[in-house]
Formats: sequence, C-alpha cells, structure tokens
Amino acid sequence: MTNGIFITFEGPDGAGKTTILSMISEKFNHAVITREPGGIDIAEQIRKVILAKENTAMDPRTEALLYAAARRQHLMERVKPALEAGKMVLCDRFVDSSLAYQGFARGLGIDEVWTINQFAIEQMMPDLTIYFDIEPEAGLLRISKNKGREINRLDLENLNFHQKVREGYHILLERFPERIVKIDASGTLEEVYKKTLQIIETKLAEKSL
Ligand SMILES: Nc1ncnc2c1ncn2[C@@H]1O[C@H](COP(=O)(O)OP(=O)(O)O)[C@@H](O)[C@H]1O
Ligand SMILES: Cc1cn([C@H]2C[C@H](O)[C@@H](COP(=O)(O)OP(=O)(O)O)O2)c(=O)[nH]c1=O
Repeated sequence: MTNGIFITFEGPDGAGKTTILSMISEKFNHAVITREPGGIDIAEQIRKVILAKENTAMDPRTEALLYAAARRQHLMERVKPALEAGKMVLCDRFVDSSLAYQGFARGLGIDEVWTINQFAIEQMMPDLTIYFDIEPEAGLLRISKNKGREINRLDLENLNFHQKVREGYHILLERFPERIVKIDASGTLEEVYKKTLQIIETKLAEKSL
C-alpha cells in the first residue's frame, strides 16, 4: 500500500502493551506512536462514549460499530498519512481487538465483526501484529498492583470474559499466521522488550530486502 510500516500491538488487558510500546518508542524515535480507541480528537470523543460507565444500556453491536467508527477516523487522520509519508506507525490495539473482544468474547461472531470492519478499514491491514500473550489472572493482577489494591469481586467476575478474550486471540493466531507473531508476555519487562525489538527488527530487515 505504502512505503511506511504499520505495526500493531495486541493482547489482553494488563499484558504490558502500553509499557513496552513506550520503551520501543525511545528506540524508534521517528515512529508515530498511537492507540485505539482514540489517538485523535474525533476518535477520543467516540472512546468516551464507548467507555463511559453510565452507558450501561449500550448494545454489543452498537459498541462494535463505535469501535469501527473510531478506527476509521483514526486510520484516515493519523495512520494513513503517516504511512504515505514513509513512516513507521506503532499502534496500541487495532482490528484484532474488535475480533477478540466483540467478535469472540462478547459473542457477536468473529466473521460478523470482521465484515463491519472491512467497511471501516478497506484493505489497510497491519504489516505486523505482535500479540502479547498472558494468563488473564496475571494480567489482572498486574493492573490491580498498579492501582495498589487486591483483585476484587468485580475483577474476578470479569475473569471469564478475559479468558474468552485470550481464546479469541488464539483463534486469530491460527487464522492469520503470516501476520500475527505471539510473544510470551509473562516474562520480565526486559525479556519482553528484547523479544519485541527482535521481532520488529526482523520485519524491518524483511521489508528492506
Ligand atoms: N513484563 C512485566 N512484568 C511486570 N509488570 C509489568 C510487565 N509489563 C507491564 N507491567 C505492569 O503491568 C501493568 C499493566 O501494563 P500495561 O502496559 O498498562 O498493559 P496493557 O497496555 O497491555 O493493558 C503496569 O503497571 C505495568 O507497569
Ligand atoms: C480497540 C478496541 C478496544 N477494546 C477494549 C479493550 C480494552 O479493554 C479497552 C481499551 O481500554 P484501554 O484503557 O486503552 O486498555 P488497554 O490499556 O488494555 O489497551 O477497550 C475493545 O473491546 N475493542 C476494540 O476494538
């Protein structure tokens, strides 16, 4: 599609994507670092609607459509122009999050969610997706430690959902083996960082051949 390179970071909550992305961004200081849902003003506004605690009445399909709408806007405003300018774009979450969370864990169906996302992204898929794999318990524990509290009842109620999210990602790994690379995210930050860097550098070397 372009001269740039589009790399996405995926995985369950607490896998370490955001932390590793900020470490990687120091190495590739010319790269565009962004995230979904959000990244630009209109998409951040949509993010607020999706994540607002008071919106308990939100239908799962509405949620999937809003993620796809935010994705489209972010893609057109930030990702596509950067790729066309030959830049590297590193994005925290992309379409695989919708497939794993809405498609599989919420039960809308991976194929159904893929179809609505085709309208949003047309053919603009990542060159590489790094999937940070972790047991949901460990991911939630990291998040709760960060907030300085133990895992509570609500977190545990969510465990089943997070287990499904992980299962969803494993289905995607089988479906897109040439695009998605799995990393064991349960190691130390240094280990996960080194592995991530190695995968990105391998891809960059392939691209320049
Ligand atoms: N490899 C790791 N080992 C221990 N703690 C980690 C590791 N990676 C991330 N963390 C911590 O776990 C918490 C969640 O990490 P974060 O990067 O926000 O995850 P994500 O973006 O995948 O939800 C943060 O407090 C972070 O410092
Ligand atoms: C992009 C995207 C995110 N999400 C979810 C995953 C996260 O729980 C939440 C994003 O919140 P965020 O605070 O960015 O979480 P994280 O740091 O784990 O990336 O939205 C979806 O359900 N579908 C999507 O398409």
